[in-house]
Amino acid sequence: MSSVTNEQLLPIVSIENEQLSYASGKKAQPVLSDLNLTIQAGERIALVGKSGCGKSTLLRHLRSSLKEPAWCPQDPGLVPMLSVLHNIYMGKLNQYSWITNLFHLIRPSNEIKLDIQAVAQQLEIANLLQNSVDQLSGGQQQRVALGRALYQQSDVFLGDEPLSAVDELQAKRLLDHILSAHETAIIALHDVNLAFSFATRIIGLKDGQIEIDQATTELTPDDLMRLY
Ligand SMILES: Nc1ncnc2c1ncn2[C@@H]1O[C@H](COP(=O)(O)OP(=O)(O)OP(=O)(O)O)[C@@H](O)[C@H]1O
Repeated sequence: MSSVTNEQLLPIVSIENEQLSYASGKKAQPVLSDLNLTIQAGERIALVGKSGCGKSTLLRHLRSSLKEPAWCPQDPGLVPMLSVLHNIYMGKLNQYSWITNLFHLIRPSNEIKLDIQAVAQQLEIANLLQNSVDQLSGGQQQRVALGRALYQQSDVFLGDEPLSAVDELQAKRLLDHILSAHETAIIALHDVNLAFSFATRIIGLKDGQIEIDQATTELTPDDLMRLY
């Protein structure tokens, strides 16, 4: 067995008998209970289930458990007055001191501009780099948020409906870029067909529990209907 294969079997996160909650006033409200989950490096995981079942809650927990994963949240959380280039740069804010970031934002080097341009080209927004994001459509803003995550250059990608605002063909192209840039990807999706197109493992949530956790090859789209 090659060393690469051995690395791919390394667990990157393990959750044992945990309860995940959100804070409501002073009281924690449980969303997922008795959660047991191990994720290995190299896995492609689709997280599915009906609206409100806890996908974002689980992704947020994974984000806090992993070391600086690439993060593409459901709400893009862009800085509206700043340009696309500046918003994509935000993906690397954690990697530099505040003073270096300030300098980069005021006067980005050619290297930074070329790196961001390469990311933007993959996402089909290279022509928009100088536009402020409040002038963009929802699908364009979603691609900027995706660019910010890709620019992080992490091994692990966590996406919460990162392709919901783009058309089907573009979603497939963007998914290819996400997968080629990250060793491990965990993506919450409402589109079951898209989930089957990339995932090696499907995790389905229902009634505060993991209802399905199986290799994609053992499942059909019909099997997922019991989640909805
Ligand atoms: N801050 C909050 N205050 C109140 N309820 C919350 C809060 N955060 C989450 N919830 C509740 O927790 C449950 C899980 O929410 P979560 O956002 O994880 O679901 P989801 O599967 O990602 O939904 P969607 O597919 O609609 O994005 C829902 O019932 C939601 O109403």
